[in-house]
This record gives sequence, C-alpha cells and structure tokens, in this order.
Amino acid sequence: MIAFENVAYNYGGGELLSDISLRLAPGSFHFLTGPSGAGKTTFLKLCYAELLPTSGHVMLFDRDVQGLSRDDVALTRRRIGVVHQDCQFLDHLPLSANVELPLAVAGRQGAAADLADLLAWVGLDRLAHARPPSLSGGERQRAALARAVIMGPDVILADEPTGNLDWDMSLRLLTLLVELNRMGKTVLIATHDLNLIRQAKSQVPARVLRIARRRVQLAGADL
Ligand SMILES: Nc1ncnc2c1ncn2[C@@H]1O[C@H](COP(=O)(O)OP(=O)(O)OP(=O)(O)O)[C@@H](O)[C@H]1O
Repeated sequence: MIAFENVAYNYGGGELLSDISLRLAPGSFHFLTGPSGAGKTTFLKLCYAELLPTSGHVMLFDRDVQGLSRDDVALTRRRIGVVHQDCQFLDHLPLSANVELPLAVAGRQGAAADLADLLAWVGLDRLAHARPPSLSGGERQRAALARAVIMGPDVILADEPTGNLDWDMSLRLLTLLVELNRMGKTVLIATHDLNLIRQAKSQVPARVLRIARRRVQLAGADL
C-alpha cells in the first residue's frame, strides 16, 4: 500500500530522515512516534506525496511517486485521507460544507444521506450548520476525520489527532480510527501519546514505528 525503499529526506539543512525502508500492508494499523522535530510530519508528507524523497523511492499503491504526473498525484491522494495537525477549516463555511469540500474539489457530488450518516458517525450531526470557530477541539478533530474519510480512502494518516484533547475525547477519536481499520482501512497515526498507543494495542494489533537518529524503526514490546 505504502512502501519506502532506502528513502532519505532533507529540507536543505542536512539529512532529517535517512535510509528508511518499510512497508505498510493493506489493513495494517501503525503508530509513528519520536521526539518533537524528529520528522513525523515530514514522514507523513512523504506518505501522501506532499513531499518527494531526496533519495530512494516511495511507492504508493505500487507506483513510484516520482513517476506520477500531477493528475496521478491528485488521483492517488484521493485514496489517502489525511487528518492534519491543525485541521485547517474554511471558517466562513458551515461544518457540513467543510466536510464535503474534498468532494467539491474532485468535482463530485455526494448524497445528502451519506453526509448525514458520516456526521452522525462522528457525533456531529447536530452541528452540521455550525461554523468551525464555534467548535471545540474534539469536535474539530472529529470533523477533520469525517473530511478525511469522505472520499472513501484506503489509507488514513493522522498527525497528532489527539494532541489537544482530553483523555475521554482521545479515546473517542481512537475508537473511530479503530472502526475504520476494522472496515479494512490502513491507518497510520503520528502521536506522542504512549497511553493512547497502549490503549489501541488492547483493541487492534497495532505496530509502533519510532523515529530515532533519522531512522524509522519498528519499536519493540516496551510500550
Ligand atoms: N518546510 C520546511 N523547511 C525547512 N525545515 C522544515 C520544514 N518543515 C519542517 N522542517 C524542520 O524539519 C524538522 C522535522 O519537522 P517535523 O514537523 O517533520 O517534525 P515532527 O516530528 O512532526 O515534530 P512535532 O512532533 O513537533 O510536530 C524540524 O526541525 C523542522 O523545523
């Protein structure tokens, strides 16, 4: 689904990520941990072709991202739902329109019933007409998750989705991500929250990737 072959990345100031080879199998559940500034967001950006590796190869759905045309990149990204760290909503549009935005950008029209089902699934059906600035942190994260899955992606990438949430809301969001994984989606979550990882491991066979000394390694059973 997503494969890295000897991937390195640098922003121009020395190598941030080096010699990374790994494979995220279809339907797998992974966490990505590492100190602040280690390169977790950068790694996620490589996973959805927002960045291209400075050396090595990133394969998305068996195709090398470096060989993809702009149109191919756009099509590939529709198969990958991303929950960004800062959510980024259009504040003048209601929540429902924000969640539907990826459909509009792709020139597709979704069924109103599907949108209602999706908002109900994340527990935001009563806030469909609310504007983003009036939402709580947990509501924003659930809206961001709904927006990430509205195109029916095969892969969900989430960057610190529980960063500013209390424990109950973190668990609620985790439950949604576990449900998506049980539906067959591949899930990768960047997080600092070791309690969240422990909790997830009691629900799904999650594996933990850790960035240390520029490498991404599979963490042992110490979590
Ligand atoms: N566009 C950019 N140009 C130059 N340097 C960048 C850019 N984006 C990120 N960096 C640097 O790359 C390093 C890794 O950043 P990244 O955001 O990937 O780390 P992170 O592990 O996600 O951090 P955090 O846990 O704090 O979110 C940091 O030192 C950051 O300052």
